[in-house]
Amino acid sequence: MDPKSPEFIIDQPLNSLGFVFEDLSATRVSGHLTVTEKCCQPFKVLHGGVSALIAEGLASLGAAVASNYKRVAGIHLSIHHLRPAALGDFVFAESFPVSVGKSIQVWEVRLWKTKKTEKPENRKMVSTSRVTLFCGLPIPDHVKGAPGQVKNFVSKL
Ligand SMILES: CC(C)(COP(=O)(O)OP(=O)(O)OC[C@H]1O[C@@H](n2cnc3c(N)ncnc32)[C@H](O)[C@@H]1OP(=O)(O)O)[C@@H](O)C(=O)NCCC(=O)NCCSC(=O)c1cc(O)c2ccccc2c1O
Repeated sequence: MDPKSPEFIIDQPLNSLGFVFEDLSATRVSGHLTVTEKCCQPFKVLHGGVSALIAEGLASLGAAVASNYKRVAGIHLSIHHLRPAALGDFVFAESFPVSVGKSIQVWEVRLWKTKKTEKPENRKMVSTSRVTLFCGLPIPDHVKGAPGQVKNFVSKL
């Protein structure tokens, strides 16, 4: 982990679990994670809170871009854990907007799993989430640089 890297700055909790962003735009956000001990609950499957963390992170970044880098804040998240993802599984995450309004956005986030050796087409859905975000909040002085950091991250992907 490099504390100066854009990945670390943009979402420290996701970065610390090894999440890697692939795409980030107003219409699609994606990335992946290998399930390690750090991400697991006691039965060695992906912790449900980690799935929710991924959902919140992807939806928030997508909504920030879709609102032209205004400040957004998640106000509701619902998640269905459909299948467990086991230690060592490769988890792919993708997110897309369901609705982009001036003040409210709704994003869908899906997590899929494959075994390390399996082809991507054999993926199975692990969870599906809906995230509702409020957009266009005022930006406090001490975080004035945050929209620029998001822009910088988008340009580097
Ligand atoms: C809950 C389900 C098992 C229900 O399955 P359902 O009946 O809806 O559907 P299927 O029968 O078709 O199965 C779907 C899918 O589930 C897996 N599965 C089914 N049965 C079993 C089983 N007996 N053992 C293991 N896995 C089973 C299997 O992968 C099936 O997929 P196929 O590909 O074979 O079709 C199921 O919905 C499910 O397992 N959901 C995921 C639940 C989950 O992973 N939740 C998040 C993690 S839980 C958590 O976060 C957590 C945190 C903590 O801190 C804890 C602390 C202490 C204790 C527990 C903690 C904890 O659980």
